[in-house]
Amino acid sequence: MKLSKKLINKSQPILEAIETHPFITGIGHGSVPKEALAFYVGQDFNYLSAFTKVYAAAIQKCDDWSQMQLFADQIEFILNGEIRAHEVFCEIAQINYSSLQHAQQAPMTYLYNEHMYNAARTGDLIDVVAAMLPCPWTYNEIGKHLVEKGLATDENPFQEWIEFYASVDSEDKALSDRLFAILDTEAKKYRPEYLQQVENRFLKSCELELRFWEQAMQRVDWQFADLFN
Ligand SMILES: Cc1ncc(CO)c(N)n1
Repeated sequence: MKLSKKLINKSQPILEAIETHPFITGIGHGSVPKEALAFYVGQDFNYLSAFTKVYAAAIQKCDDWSQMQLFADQIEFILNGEIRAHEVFCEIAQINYSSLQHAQQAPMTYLYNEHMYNAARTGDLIDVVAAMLPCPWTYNEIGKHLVEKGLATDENPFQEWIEFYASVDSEDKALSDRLFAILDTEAKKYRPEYLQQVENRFLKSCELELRFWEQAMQRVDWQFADLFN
């Protein structure tokens, strides 16, 4: 079985937990607490900054220009496109975006960022891609799932957000499909024991995606966060 298929199969229970998480069902039904949206945007700004740097690390591990182009396009997309998804949340919550761009990194954000940096520091291209892929993949799945359920209606204030992630990938070939294809190509170079570690990196990132939604919903922070600033 291809590595990509194995990863998709194994992660199904996590994906289901994400799709049924109150933050996501709230997006589907057009209501998420304002405080949860604000907490999410502050943390996600921090996360996407780390994510961009990890793409830069991935470029250092590429050996052909088409792979480099893919990662370079993604950096461009995060810096200039994905910001719109944050703006939608800010508009709904009626909060000022710039006020959230210096949020202190909460525990799960720290864990997720460090998990990605670890893959970049200690692994090969395959490790980095495995740790990063759940980010675009789960959001695209969330978007498609909410569209399929008929929840991206004109009445839903999150319509633009849902459609953004449902269609973000589909211009030619889905980004996540291209990243899964890189995993399958790279996987040929490795022994099964090594691929086990790659699998773990991917599955942990899937769980961290789930925990990231939960962190925002509950606004989980360091207990002594006020001492750290
Ligand atoms: C935590 C997280 N995962 C995935 C995405 C989608 O890019 C995002 N913006 N934030």
